[in-house]
Amino acid sequence: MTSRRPVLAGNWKMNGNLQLAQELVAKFSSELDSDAVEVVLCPPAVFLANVKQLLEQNAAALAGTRIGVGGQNASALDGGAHTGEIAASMLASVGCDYVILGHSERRAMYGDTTVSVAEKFAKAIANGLIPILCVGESESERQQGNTFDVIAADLEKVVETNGKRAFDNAIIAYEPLWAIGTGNSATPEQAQEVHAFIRAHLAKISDSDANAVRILYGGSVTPDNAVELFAQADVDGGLIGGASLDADKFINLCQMAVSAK
Ligand SMILES: O=C(CO)COP(=O)(O)O
Repeated sequence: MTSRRPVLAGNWKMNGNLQLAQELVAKFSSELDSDAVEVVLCPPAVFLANVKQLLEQNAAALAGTRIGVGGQNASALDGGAHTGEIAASMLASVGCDYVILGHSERRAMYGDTTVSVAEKFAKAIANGLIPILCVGESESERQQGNTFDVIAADLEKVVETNGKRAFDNAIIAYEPLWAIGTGNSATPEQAQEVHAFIRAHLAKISDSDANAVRILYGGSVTPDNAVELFAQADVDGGLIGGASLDADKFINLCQMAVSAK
């Protein structure tokens, strides 16, 4: 059985400020003394360089932890006349190690598609970033029994576009759309069923070590439900929205991710 280091990624979405970053770094410095969890802070792009600098300024106090920064999106293009867009190379240049791709909010409101997300994935890995690929079904897709098909299509397009080793250094986040921001998390059993499918499907369609790929759960994760979710065999941590904006809750979730395994 491959051991997988859990990941706790905080997706601030269009929220937060530098004060939150300072609060998080102070908490991690004093309360997280383990490198058994990989922590990823994903603030709005305007704060990325500042958050990275804050982590570097507190490197001594953060020694023995694993904390990086990630973007919330990246362009499928390298640069040029694309107002408002941010290239993967730019994220890497300010010290990002990760980038969230294909979040359902970007698919719903900003035109991300299965094809464009696979192309963004290519730019991310070409620039040395670890993609956090978001997949998940809507309530109607689940009710119609299409959950696995919807997720399989995204995984297959990434492999078709990026090759059979695409997931060698990537993270997947299962985020059922009906659980995001609703307070209605998937049950541990629902999460485990889909995570196990993702892992099995990766083994079928790619040459990456499916047992080594971290698969995070996201969608209304809080300290009240995290222990059971993180204890699931194929749940390797979480992609956290609302709770990542509260330093106490977020560090609590990091500690739960460590103790769950
Ligand atoms: O979208 C999410 C993380 O990317 C989940 O958001 P919530 O944790 O607020 O449900």
